[in-house]
Amino acid sequence: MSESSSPRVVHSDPAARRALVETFEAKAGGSKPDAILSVDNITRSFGGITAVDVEHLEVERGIITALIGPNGAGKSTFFNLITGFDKPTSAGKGAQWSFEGKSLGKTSPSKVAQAGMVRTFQLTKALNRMTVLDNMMLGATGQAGENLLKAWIKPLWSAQEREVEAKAKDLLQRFKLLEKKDDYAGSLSGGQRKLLEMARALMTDPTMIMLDEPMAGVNPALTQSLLGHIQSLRDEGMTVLFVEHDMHMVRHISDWVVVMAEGKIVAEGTADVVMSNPAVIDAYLGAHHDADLGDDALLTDETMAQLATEVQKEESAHE
Ligand SMILES: Nc1ncnc2c1ncn2[C@@H]1O[C@H](COP(=O)(O)OP(=O)(O)OP(=O)(O)O)[C@@H](O)[C@H]1O
Repeated sequence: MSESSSPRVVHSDPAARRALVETFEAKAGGSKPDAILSVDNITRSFGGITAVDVEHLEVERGIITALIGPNGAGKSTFFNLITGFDKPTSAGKGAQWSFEGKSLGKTSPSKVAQAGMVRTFQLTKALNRMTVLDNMMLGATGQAGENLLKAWIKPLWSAQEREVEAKAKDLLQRFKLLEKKDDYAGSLSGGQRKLLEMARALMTDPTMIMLDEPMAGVNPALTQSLLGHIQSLRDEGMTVLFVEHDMHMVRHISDWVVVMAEGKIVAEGTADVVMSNPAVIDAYLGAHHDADLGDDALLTDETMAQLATEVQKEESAHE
């Protein structure tokens, strides 16, 4: 469970949120009025390739920040580094990052989760062979799932099992997965798996959730539901940082956008401003010429309403 005791800052009013982000420095590594995460001098090299080279980054509390960038920009490696799943090459040479003011530089992934920062994981083969409910129970340990044995023998398992199970069921209910609790995770649709990844991460009561491509493999009917869940986490006071390739979603849902290219943070700003920045367009077009920066009106209110109707229809068909 999260050890964090900081009060949540709720930014659920869109106009107030827009006014807030307008006070941010719209530049790479710009300072934020209430940064929950602050990162300095993190580099990670693989052989001769520098995958991550972040001088400074601040993530504001209580809003949705998107981390975007072309393939190979270093986004996943950066996620791994700050959540303790990988170690920076610059460890001991000036690398430092803190969450809620506490240094996380030498912290293991489960300690990072206990501090209140969790990341979602795509379901691995092992997790696919477990039921939906068991996946949730394992999520309570803050483990990625790779280290199953260690997770299973944690004392938490026996001592608090019933409480944990009740919480798992509440979350499954919220994400409309309760009926699937005894199904194998591997049997879920792409969108349901994304919901499970999110629900699983919430088992540790995080203050900040980091979503890795929440829309990958999700059909349009579930898109609206997923977006709604992410927005309601923010509206309840959670900080959301997500990596996503779908620029329509980035435009629709982000309060703030951070752009990475070749390991560095190259721009920050609101979605519209960032996506019309020539340096950002160059970074994308340099990587793929058919890059879709989501610059059309696909996600209009009308389209979203239509998707919501489709979801409702699908849900009533299942009931
Ligand atoms: N374990 C590894 N061993 C060697 N090179 C790696 C490793 N992990 C990442 N890289 C390299 O580091 C760079 C950044 O990769 P990373 O996966 O972090 O980028 P990304 O922005 O998440 O890309 P994508 O959007 O395609 O997922 C790439 O050049 C990649 O090939």
